Amino acid sequence: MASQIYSRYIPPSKKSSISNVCASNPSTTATPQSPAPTLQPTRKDASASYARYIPDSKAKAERTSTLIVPSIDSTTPKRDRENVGEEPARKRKKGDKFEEQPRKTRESAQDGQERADELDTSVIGVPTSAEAPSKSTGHVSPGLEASQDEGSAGLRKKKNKKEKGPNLRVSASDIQFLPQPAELEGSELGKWRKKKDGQVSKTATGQEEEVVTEGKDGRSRHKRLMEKREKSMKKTEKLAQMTKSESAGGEVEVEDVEEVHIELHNLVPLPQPEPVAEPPILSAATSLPPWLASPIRVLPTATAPFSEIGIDNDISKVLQKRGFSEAFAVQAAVLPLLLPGKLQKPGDVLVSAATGSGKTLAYVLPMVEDISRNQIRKLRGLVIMPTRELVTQAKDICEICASAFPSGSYRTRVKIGTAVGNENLRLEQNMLMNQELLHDPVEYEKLQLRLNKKWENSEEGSDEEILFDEEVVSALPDHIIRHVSKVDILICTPGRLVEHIKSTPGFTLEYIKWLVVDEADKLLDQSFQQWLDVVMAAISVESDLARSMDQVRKVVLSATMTRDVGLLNPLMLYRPKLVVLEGAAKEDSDPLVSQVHFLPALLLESAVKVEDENIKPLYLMELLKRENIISENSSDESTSTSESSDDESSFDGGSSQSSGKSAPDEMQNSESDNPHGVLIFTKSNESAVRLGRLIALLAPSSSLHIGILTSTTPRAARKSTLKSFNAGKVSILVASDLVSRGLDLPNLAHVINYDVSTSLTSYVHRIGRTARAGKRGHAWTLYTATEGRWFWNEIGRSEIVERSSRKIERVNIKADFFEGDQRAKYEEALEELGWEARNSRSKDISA
Ligand SMILES: Nc1ncnc2c1ncn2[C@@H]1O[C@H](COP(=O)(O)OP(=O)(O)OP(=O)(O)O)[C@@H](O)[C@H]1O
Repeated sequence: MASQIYSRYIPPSKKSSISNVCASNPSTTATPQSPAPTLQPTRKDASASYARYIPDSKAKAERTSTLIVPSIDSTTPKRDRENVGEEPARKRKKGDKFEEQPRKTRESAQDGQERADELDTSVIGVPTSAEAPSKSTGHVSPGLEASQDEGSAGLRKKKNKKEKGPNLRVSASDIQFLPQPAELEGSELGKWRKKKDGQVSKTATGQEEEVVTEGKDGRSRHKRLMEKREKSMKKTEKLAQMTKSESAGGEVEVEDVEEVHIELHNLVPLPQPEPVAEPPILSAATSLPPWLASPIRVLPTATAPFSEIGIDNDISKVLQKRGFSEAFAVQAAVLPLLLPGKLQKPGDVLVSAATGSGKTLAYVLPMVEDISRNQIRKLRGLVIMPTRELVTQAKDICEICASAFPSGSYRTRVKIGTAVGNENLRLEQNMLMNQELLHDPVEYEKLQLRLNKKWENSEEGSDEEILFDEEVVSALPDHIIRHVSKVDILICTPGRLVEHIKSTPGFTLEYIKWLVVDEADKLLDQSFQQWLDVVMAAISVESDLARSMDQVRKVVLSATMTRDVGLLNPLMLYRPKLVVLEGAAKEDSDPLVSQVHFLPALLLESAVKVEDENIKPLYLMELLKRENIISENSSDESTSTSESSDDESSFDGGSSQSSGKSAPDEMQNSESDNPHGVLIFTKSNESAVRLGRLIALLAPSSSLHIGILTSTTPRAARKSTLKSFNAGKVSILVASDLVSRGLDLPNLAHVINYDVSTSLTSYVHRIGRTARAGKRGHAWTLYTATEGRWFWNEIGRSEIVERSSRKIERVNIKADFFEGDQRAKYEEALEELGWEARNSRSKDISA
């Protein structure tokens, strides 16, 4: 292989020349047929790589550039060339090219001497010496020419090497062709030295002319020269052979040649840094703080009687009466951590538990118990949730618990307030804060002074601050107005809370002892007017930060709890503990089980492929029929256009209450504990409204039992719809993602993702509206061909979703299942829908 590589660098013509010269007879009569010497290059890799890097053209140019010794002069007569060594040199004439040669040769000799000084080998200066005789004769054999080429090239290479570094070695072939300067001293070089010493005469014109003292006879001079040269060549060859045998240098030669090529082309590999050992890959568990990496794990079966986990018997009884017969697993784990007690170490608690597992009671009960011990009313408990529906739900649980703790000599009945966006702020302020008139001349004086100063330097204080003080200073002399909280616990959405902190006089978080963040992953992920910064600043204001953080008990909850420490950091958690409710099937799960989303134990999941997207609503109708949510013959009933459009507003706001009609048979037992009804999720508010109307058109008998829940639905209508659903009067809820989190519909039988969830988290929360509190439930997803891959990869086969046992069931409904009649009715319904949309638009314009 190495020889192959080598052959890339030396064209065959040149190679044969080398072979000839390297052969035992270096004389000028050597023929191209002489056997080539054995070249055994061993350096494989480097040569291989460099061979690749040197473009042919460039390599050729490089090689050509080394041929500085002229080959046989084309001007030399053929006869001369054929009779080398036989025919005497013709007499040189003035002006002949040959006349220049002495000077050239002298210069070359000097140059050679300079090189000899530079280099440490015996070949130094030889190329010039070798040049002189060949030029002087004008005759040279091809073999000699090649050897001279090699010699010249060898010298340059060596010079290069010397310039570039100490790693200089001389190849045997180089040496072979280069006569020693000492040899030449007696021949041409000696002559030129003699000439230099004065043995030259000048012509009349002043031109330098050689005085050949011994040589009137040109023929004898030439003969002598050739003899000397031959002698010199033999000696050189001898020396080369000696060097070869001493160093077994064939291999070294090749290596040298290769190295020269490296330098010529500047393709020396760049020095590489020492490889740095890669640090071992840390598992996620080791990169998390210990409390996150090693959570308190709870099995769903670990339920317990309330009395066994530190709840008074009287309170347990009240809870039982309200349907809480025993503590769910998450409550059994969290309540002991949060209930006030002498042995209880303070510390914050994070809870990650499946949807519908009872997280709300787990924090409400200890908070209410703790706060109800205080005699003076102050805002001590703060619960933050993302939607007003959740606020209402949490308030209901709080009220149940508050009623459980009897007020007496050392207890007060805890008062709960709510604050949600879109409510009248003034009204809300009045509900939250009270004003008391106090006779306090000293404080009155101070306030007056402060207010006057602010007016004088009005640019220093904002109008808001002035207003604040005005509201504290009474119009009655020596009296001040004191703002006191009307509530002990405030349940609110983050945006409205910030509004109260900033603009409600006397509203303060200074006394907060409980801070609860429910649906934490959603709330912490969204800034909501930088609510967290504002709240944390308001909690720690005017008090020692460390003390405050220690004294405020923080509870953070979600079914899809974030493990992002960056998101949790602003909460300034104090001695946190993470409680994770595991899936029923997993007892030996991974330590990082807390990363996994556990689905409710009795939840069944199905997915229906929609083969023809154009008739997707028909797939939905088919599911509703199969699950007896609408009756088979519901579509036979006719509904007039005018009735339909009148109904729209009513079903949006909970039509069943006003309709007076009864629901279909399968909906009659809704007030029993049997799961019933369906919650259908769409991708937007508009889609929800349109789909609700379309269902009503396709199944007119169910039109009065359809409710819409979107962010654009008026709050009263939403409240009414939920009430109707719980009463069994509404059985079909069509919603946007607004209600995907936290909404508690205790007996909801089905969730249908009419539009596929946009994330796994959204999916977990959506389907978590069913199978709550240990009940059964069924979640369906309609997916189109384009959504299928994403759905199955991200949701169906997700590794961070823990299903109790089953996988998602595939349900096949062929597109041709839908008969012509069904399709025709569907077309009609679409037309009707279009007509209604146009009609309402024109009404809006005329209004
Ligand atoms: N100990 C209990 N016994 C009976 N029912 C309970 C108990 N605790 C809670 N529930 C009921 O379970 C249902 C779900 O509770 P809750 O809304 O607190 O769940 P969650 O874990 O907060 O769910 P999500 O994550 O969806 O908000 C509610 O209807 C609640 O009344």
